[in-house]
Amino acid sequence: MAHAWTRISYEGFPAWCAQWADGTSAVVAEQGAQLLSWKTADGREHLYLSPASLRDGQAAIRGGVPVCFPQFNVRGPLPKHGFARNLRWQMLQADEDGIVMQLTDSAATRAFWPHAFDARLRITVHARQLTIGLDVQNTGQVPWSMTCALHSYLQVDDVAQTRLTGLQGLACWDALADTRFVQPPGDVGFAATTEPGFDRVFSTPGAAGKVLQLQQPGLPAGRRMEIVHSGTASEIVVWNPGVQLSHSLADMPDDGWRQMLCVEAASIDTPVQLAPGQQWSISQTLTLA
Ligand SMILES: O=P(O)(O)OC[C@H]1O[C@H](O)[C@H](O)[C@@H](O)[C@@H]1O
Repeated sequence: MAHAWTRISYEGFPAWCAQWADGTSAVVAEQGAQLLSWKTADGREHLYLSPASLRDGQAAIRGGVPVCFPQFNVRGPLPKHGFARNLRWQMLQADEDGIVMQLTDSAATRAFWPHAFDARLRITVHARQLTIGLDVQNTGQVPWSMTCALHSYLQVDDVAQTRLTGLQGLACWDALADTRFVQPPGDVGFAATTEPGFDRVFSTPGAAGKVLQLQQPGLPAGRRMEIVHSGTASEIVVWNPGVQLSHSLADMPDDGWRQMLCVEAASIDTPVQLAPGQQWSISQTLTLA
């Protein structure tokens, strides 16, 4: 049973926070409905949040789980990663299972994008497992399209020691080298991530959900994370800025790249088309093995 969700200031961010009897806790910022912290009963934090992140209530928060909507990256005319991460979401429901946050169209969203929508982010928390689900509905009279991502910053002790399994055989676009290839067998390591970083989009065609494993071999057993994306996530984006970009990002410490790896459930290569009234969902579930 969770203590009631309470509105707090978490490291300077207005946020909703809950702690469960076993010690599990979660913190969700009002801005962007951005999950900022998820701690399991052992006290371990599983999300990276940059201590240098801006806290002005508008600039993107560097860390946690930003919701990129209705545009991913700079693949369109909107601000980078859309506007959802810059705006305040309403708390719709909060109980012992989790919390639901809502963003609907307003003058602020229509300034960028003329469409009517209802976006709900549902964060469900269990012992050692958390699910983030984004439901988007077209509440207008005309069809529209979007791209989106759940841009999770997973906290790692040292990215150079971290390995990701489950990507083999997937078509991959390396955004830094602008090359395309099929990911070879074996897991992916990030020891070479120091430079120039790592920024790849993996295609996951088909309806089955994709299962990845994040491993930190230097850590005791039981620190393995399973990452499952819903079948609607047609891409997985894996990103780490590396040394140079980390230095140039004003909202990240110089060595911030070492403690994080973004593994993102995304739907970006083919925009999602929604007819009036139509709804679409994407989710990511993180489980501590
Ligand atoms: O700095 P941001 O706007 O938050 O974007 C951070 C990163 O997001 C994604 O992972 C993209 O693949 C990267 O190319 C981008 O640099």
